[in-house]
Order: sequence, then structure tokens, then C-alpha cells
Amino acid sequence: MNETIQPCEHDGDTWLILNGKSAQLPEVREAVGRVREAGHHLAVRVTWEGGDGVRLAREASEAGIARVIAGGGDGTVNEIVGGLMQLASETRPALGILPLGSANDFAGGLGLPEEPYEALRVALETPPRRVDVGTLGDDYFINLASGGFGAQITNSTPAPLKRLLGGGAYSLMGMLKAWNYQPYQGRLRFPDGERNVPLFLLALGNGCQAGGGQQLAPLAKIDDGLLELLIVRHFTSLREMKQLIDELENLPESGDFVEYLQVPWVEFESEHALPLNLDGEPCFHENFRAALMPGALCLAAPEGSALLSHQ
Ligand SMILES: Nc1ncnc2c1ncn2[C@@H]1O[C@H](COP(=O)(O)OP(=O)(O)OP(=O)(O)O)[C@@H](O)[C@H]1O
Ligand SMILES: [Mg+2]
Repeated sequence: MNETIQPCEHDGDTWLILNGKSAQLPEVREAVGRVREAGHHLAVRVTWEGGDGVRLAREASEAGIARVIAGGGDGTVNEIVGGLMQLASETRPALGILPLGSANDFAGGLGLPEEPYEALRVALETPPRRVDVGTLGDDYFINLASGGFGAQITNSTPAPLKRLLGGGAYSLMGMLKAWNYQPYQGRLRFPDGERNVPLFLLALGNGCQAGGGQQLAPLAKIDDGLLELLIVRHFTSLREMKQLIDELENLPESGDFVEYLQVPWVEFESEHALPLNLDGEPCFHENFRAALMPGALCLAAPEGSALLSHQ
């Protein structure tokens, strides 16, 4: 998976690949109109269903487009990143982001403006920089992969259930009991260690936040070649859960329940398929290897972004 790292190209046309869900939003139309008036050549392509983002990323490359802007939420960004990563690195357009999802965790972590016109300007005008892309099995992620508890909770989860999950320790404990929640017994391997743990939660971060602003990997940088690895062990009492929550606030390198490490890769093995969430999209894997492809993508990240280490 090693690729020669070249500086990012700046010049050329840009496509906005817009999730069809947001295609008719007046603020998006207005933002596109305003950047065109300011002299940008911006063509728009719209997705109709899953898979279109992958195809449109490929078509952009075939058309010689220098930069694609993913207009949508984390799922749209993930799909377009997946499409870009299937291309040879020398024909891979750079990526910009127009955040239009419900959570926009990657955009939020990057510090992108929420207002469509401002975000579109950053996406069009910022010189792209090389950033890492995460791999998990055959899939790609740019932001964060999480597994175990909560991994199946996405924006398609009904709001009352989401509220319950956000409702604090007591209701969480009660709910886990009521559900007879079983931990995922898994074996983790990484360069300096091995853990055989009953997992409550596992997070692998290229970016820093998931689930609508939850900082699971607060020290993450997208250009350091390292994955943040957050391991949260299963707990069986309210007292243990309180300790766990306390540890989650401090993220010790080796707490009783929480470990926070930085690794170039990690392997996971389990007897049961682990529910996972890759950039907001749910999936299952029994065994996987997750790693990073350093500098694989050129990204229009805003100046001074907290996710950049090489300012
Ligand atoms: N025209 C369309 N109408 C409805 N859904 C679409 C359309 N085109 C693509 N999709 C689907 O939209 C999903 C991605 O949505 P996306 O993640 O961008 O928004 P979101 O889920 O609202 O945002 P976030 O993940 O930030 O909360 C994909 O599953 C994709 O299949
Ligand atoms: Mg989504």
C-alpha cells in the first residue's frame, strides 16, 4: 500500500458531488451561485443512491478534474473517499468538504465553517494538503471507526433512543441491564502489545470525533501516520461505570477500563462479528486489520485546523 508522496496539485476544475438529499436546499443553490459569481468554475453532480459517490469520484478523475467537493454528511465524505482511494494516486483528485449532514463529525473536527457559502469557499480556495486515510479490511475511513456499544447507532436511529443513550450514567446502566448487554470478547494486536479484553467500545481515530461531537480520539492528527486507539473495557457495576466515565475524561495510557494509545496499525479477532461504524456508516467484521495510508489524499483542510500537525 506504499505510494510515493507527491505534493498536492492546485490547478484545474472542481466538481461538487452533492448528496441528492441536499440538492434542492436554497442555501446550497445560493452558495454555488455566489462562488460562481466570484469566478469559480464549479460543476455540480448529484447522487441518487448509495454507490453514486464512488462512481462520480471515478468519473471526475476520468474527466481530469483536480478537486472534488463532497457535499453531504460523513457518509457522503466516506463514500467519495472510498471512490478516490480506488484510483491511482497520480489521478486522484483532491477533496474538499461542504458539510450538509446531520452530524458532520469529520467537518466539525477539522473546524470547517458550517455556513454553506463559507464552507464552499474553504473547499475551493484552500491549498490542499496531504492527509492520511484509514483502512479497515477492504474499507476506507477518513474520520473514525468505532466498534462495540453504540456502533450501530447512526442518524437513522430514532431520536428517543438517541436521547436515552445520551441520558447519563444511570439510564445507560439500566438500559444495558434491560438489554442483557453482552461485551464483545476480542483479541487486539498492535506493534507493542496484545490485549484479550471484553470490549465495551473500541475506537480507531484518524479524526477526533464521532456520534455527533463525541471526542473519542481528542489527540488525533490527520497527517501524523498514526491511529488513535481507544480501548474501553466492559464493566459490570455502576461503581465500575463511574470509574470508566472518570477515566474517559482523562484518557490514561493504561487505566483499569480505558486505554488510549497511538499506533500505526491494529488487528482485531473475535468469535462474533463486531458491530462497527466507519465514518458514520454501520457494518460488521469478525477479524480485521486497521491501518493508515500516510498522506494518501490531498484535502482542503482549513488553515490552523486542530487536526493538522504540520501547519
Ligand atoms: N439522493 C439521495 N437521497 C437520499 N439518500 C441518498 C441520496 N444519495 C445518497 N444517499 C445516501 O445518503 C447516505 C449518506 O448520507 P450522509 O452521511 O451524507 O448524510 P447524514 O447521514 O445526514 O450525515 P451525517 O452522517 O453527518 O450525520 C448514504 O447512505 C447514501 O446512500
Ligand atoms: Mg451519515
